[in-house]
Amino acid sequence: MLFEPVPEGHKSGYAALVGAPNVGKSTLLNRVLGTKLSIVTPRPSTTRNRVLGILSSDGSDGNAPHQVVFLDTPGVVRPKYRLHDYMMRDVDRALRDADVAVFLADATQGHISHDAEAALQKLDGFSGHSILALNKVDLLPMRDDALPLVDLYRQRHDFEEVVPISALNGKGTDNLLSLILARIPEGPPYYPADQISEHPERFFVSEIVREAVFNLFRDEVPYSTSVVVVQFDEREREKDYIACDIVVERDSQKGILIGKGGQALKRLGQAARREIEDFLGRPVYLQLHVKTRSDWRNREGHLREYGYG
Ligand SMILES: Nc1nc2c(ncn2[C@@H]2O[C@H](COP(=O)(O)OP(=O)(O)OP(=O)(O)O)[C@@H](O)[C@H]2O)c(=O)[nH]1
Repeated sequence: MLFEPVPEGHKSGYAALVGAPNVGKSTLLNRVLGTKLSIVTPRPSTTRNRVLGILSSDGSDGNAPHQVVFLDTPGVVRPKYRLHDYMMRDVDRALRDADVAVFLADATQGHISHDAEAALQKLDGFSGHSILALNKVDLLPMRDDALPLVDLYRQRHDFEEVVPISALNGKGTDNLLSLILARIPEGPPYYPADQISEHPERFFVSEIVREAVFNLFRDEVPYSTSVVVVQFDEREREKDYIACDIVVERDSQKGILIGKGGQALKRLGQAARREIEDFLGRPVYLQLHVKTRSDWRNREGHLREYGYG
């Protein structure tokens, strides 16, 4: 791999985004990178894998030249399925790599939730720097409304900094970046400056289909769904051909995903294809196939096959 000469004072390090489900970790990753990398839905526990996003700057943003590798992590939950164990291992792995933990909390909650407490426990053994990012402040009638919550968090963990942000509209995120940069060491970049992630396109394609399932289906269906790209052919004169298996746990869920006369699956395919084409910047032919794998969320073999663990 060829790198440009390292500019004087270049900083590089890892920042893990951790917290309870639905607090805005993926929204923040997308915001700081200025592109949609991690899927976002209004439902909790959307993110299932550690998603790596790379922010590189030559210093023209006013900060020292830097490369921050952000690690978006699944929201911390008390595991109910073996899938959750794998998700929580990804949180631990991210914290092992991180120079800085950015702990996201929902500013609109008046207390530390059960899941937030579980997330704080992950920080207990963390020896790096920790910053509390109080997110969703755009929803607060008055900024001071969050002060009692900040006190609760500060009593629970020795955060070095507290920063109010809105990952949605970008408020406070420059400040957060400066606080992260102040805590990462000088060093050469880990990745070429134009690289934004290290996951293959296949990963993002499966995530986009999964996001579409979250957007179009309710209740347990999205949580029981996994998506596997089984074929991805880049073609010269035709559209790329992508085939995905959508795996669910019960035949009843398969029926819901397919819908009457295949209508639901058709809608899902159309929505996902548009997003995939946006992401890849080229037209694709998307083929979806639904299959049932009973209790896959608890089965080691299936979990490995679907890319967890
Ligand atoms: N109003 C407001 N909504 C936000 C903000 N940040 C995130 N959200 C919304 O909160 C919801 C959850 O956001 P995500 O980014 O998916 O949260 P997450 O922490 O990655 O969620 P998990 O995958 O469950 O861990 C989405 O509907 C977002 O649009 C914010 O700053 N303000």
